[in-house]
Amino acid sequence: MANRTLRRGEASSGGGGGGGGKSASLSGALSFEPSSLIYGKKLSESEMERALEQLYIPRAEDGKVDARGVSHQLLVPHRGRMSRVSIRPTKPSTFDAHWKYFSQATPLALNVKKSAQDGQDEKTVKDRKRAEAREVRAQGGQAAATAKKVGVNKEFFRQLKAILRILIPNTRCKEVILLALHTAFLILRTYLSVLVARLDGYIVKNLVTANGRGFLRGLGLWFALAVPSTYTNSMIRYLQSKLAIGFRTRLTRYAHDLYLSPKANFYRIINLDGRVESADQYITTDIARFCETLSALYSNIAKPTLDIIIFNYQLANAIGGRGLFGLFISYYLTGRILRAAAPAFGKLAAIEAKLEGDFRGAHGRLITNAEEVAFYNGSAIEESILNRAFKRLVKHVGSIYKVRVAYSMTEDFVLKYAWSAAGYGLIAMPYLTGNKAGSADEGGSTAASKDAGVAARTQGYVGSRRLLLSVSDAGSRLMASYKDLAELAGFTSRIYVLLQVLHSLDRGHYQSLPRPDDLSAHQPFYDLGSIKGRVTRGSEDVELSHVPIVAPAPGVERGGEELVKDLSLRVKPGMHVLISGPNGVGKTAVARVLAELWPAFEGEMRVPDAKRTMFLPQKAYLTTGSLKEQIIYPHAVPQCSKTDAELMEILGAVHLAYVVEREGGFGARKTWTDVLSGGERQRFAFARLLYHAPRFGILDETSSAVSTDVEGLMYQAAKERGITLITISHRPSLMRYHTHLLHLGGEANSWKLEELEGSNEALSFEEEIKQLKNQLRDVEKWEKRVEVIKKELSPKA
Ligand SMILES: Nc1ncnc2c1ncn2[C@@H]1O[C@H](COP(=O)(O)OP(=O)(O)OP(=O)(O)O)[C@@H](O)[C@H]1O
Repeated sequence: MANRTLRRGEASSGGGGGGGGKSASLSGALSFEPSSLIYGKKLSESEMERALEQLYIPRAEDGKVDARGVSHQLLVPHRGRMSRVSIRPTKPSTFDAHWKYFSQATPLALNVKKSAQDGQDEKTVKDRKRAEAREVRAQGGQAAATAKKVGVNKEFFRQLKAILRILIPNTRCKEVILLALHTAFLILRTYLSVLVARLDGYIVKNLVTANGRGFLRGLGLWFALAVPSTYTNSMIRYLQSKLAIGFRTRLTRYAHDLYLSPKANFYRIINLDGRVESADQYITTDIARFCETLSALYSNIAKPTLDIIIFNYQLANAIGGRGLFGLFISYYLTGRILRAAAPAFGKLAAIEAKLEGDFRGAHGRLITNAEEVAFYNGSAIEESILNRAFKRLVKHVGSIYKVRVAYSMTEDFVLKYAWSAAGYGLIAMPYLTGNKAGSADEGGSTAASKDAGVAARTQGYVGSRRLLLSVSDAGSRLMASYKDLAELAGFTSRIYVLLQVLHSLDRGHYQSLPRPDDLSAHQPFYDLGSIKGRVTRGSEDVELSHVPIVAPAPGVERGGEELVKDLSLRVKPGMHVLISGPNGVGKTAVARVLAELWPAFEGEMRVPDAKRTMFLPQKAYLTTGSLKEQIIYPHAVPQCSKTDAELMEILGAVHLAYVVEREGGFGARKTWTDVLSGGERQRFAFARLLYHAPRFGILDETSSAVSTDVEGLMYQAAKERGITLITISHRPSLMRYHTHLLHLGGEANSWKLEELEGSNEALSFEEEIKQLKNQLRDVEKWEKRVEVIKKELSPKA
């Protein structure tokens, strides 16, 4: 990832806020450079505001990459300057190559396979599959359901290996260099520790022999060692953090590339799959914690392992081969005891992450619906919902602390006290048994030689003692890292499930369930695992042929619910269709199928290329960014194909021209949901339709908050621009802008398509005038009748 600050000269003209200059068209966009306001210098607040107008610089045409694999350069504000960050999207071939690592059965499915291998009959396997799907639904996501199997086991290492392919894609990547540097500093620190241990012995020896010069020399060396030691420690921490952020960047980019792929996997994971709940928690928090734990674990395992090898080698000289053997026996026993005492840290970590996600999700829901909740005075109930989610989290965390008490006690006892006692014994042995130079029996007869003997023994003991303390410390860190490893298993399982689900959804593979045994043969069964409908892109018309409109139900045993039976419809350009019917009948569902958000379970669907159709959903969506970006969405400023004057004309057509002045120009950036009224938001959505002018516009109650007169003008403007309209609405007044009516909601999910007579606006107006005149003719008759009723009701005199 290249990240550099823009310098003078790299900038040329571009779309500033509210100016009249023409922004680059898509083909011209390749040479588009940011506004001349953006320099390497610090930007003032107003300059920054204008610079923020541009999100990125395209480097290749939509969806393509340049020779360096860069699709665009993001402009990122950083410390008052603008930085350019080259974005290299993950190649489709990389996803294809990784698919085999993520397509393998998850623990859930493994169980089903295993039972089949165990010789259980097909029915038992089906029943188990259904029971597991129920479990997933009840627990709110696969991560929770599979938490039981989470731990340091074969499955964990398989999952970790798959993720490591993303984190370290090749041997020349930045992370490998960081790892090498990190390892070099770890070795250096161990070497410095050995020097410190020796120096410790040397200082004490000089102290015991009252050698002042030697003592001062020792102290001087001590300070000389302090400088590289502290530098080494800081570098280890720095490189560990760099590694964590490097891993996080790779994993987040990879997840984003899958999550936000053109197949709208973010929609699929939320609506068409029950395995991952709160994907945002996975991507924002879990990935970060996974990367931090993983990079810390490398230091926590590599450093103590290295320490143990080197210190033991040093100690071998002091305590002999037998002593060393004794040490290894004590390591082995410690490992066994701690493993037996360790609770299921992985499972606990996975559940904690899920509960954190639930709590965050509850807050997210409140933010999204703040106005509605405030109107209903719903604070009290919302607070209960939030508190309940928080309480569940706190209770779980509290229980983790409790189980940790017993484990920490065992850990402390074994690693601090038992190890030290064993260490004293092992170090003392050569001295007590007289196998060591300077041991008690070898003392000479003179006072001087006795002193020298004591000094040598003290030096040897202090040096060994320090080495032993270092070994003990390294051992305890190594043992403690088992706990981190178990926690890493928890995060690994969550990240793996996320990537696995995203990979499978990207390939159109959904959760599958067997047909229920009690479903009669003529009843349809719509399982997401067996989608038989065919979809062709690139057609001139919108065409459905025997396609049932089905609300998918991921993980539900009886499959999706059929809303409309066997829909066949061909909409040619110029054929404007109004879709109507009662609430909940499946009108929006038709749009979802046409947009390929919901699958066509059967039949055949032919639709134009994505760029030639535009869907305006029921809820008018406003993006973050400038006023201009509200009109051109989902284009970004560099792709804007219209001048500001042309955009003004579009706003005029939807009666929004006044907004530009009111809000401070096209470059104004605000929280648009707060400043625009419901009707204005809908009109912005219509402006988007006019800006993009697609061949087909599919509008779902897009003008329900707009007055009928303006609504009429907007529809006329759309038709004048050659847009064929497929409108979902309850408003009969809209009939006059359509040539056909598709009525949903007949018996047995049937539908009816009829041609609307006199459907052109002029004829329709005449018809309305005729009807009104007929009604006016009866006014006199009704007035007479009112008089009669009044008389009858008046009290008799
Ligand atoms: N995300 C979803 N997942 C599964 N089923 C859904 C989903 N959204 C809606 N449904 C189901 O599909 C049915 C039809 O919904 P749809 O939104 O198409 O209704 P509609 O006819 O547009 O209604 P309205 O006039 O109220 O907007 C709903 O009754 C509901 O049972």
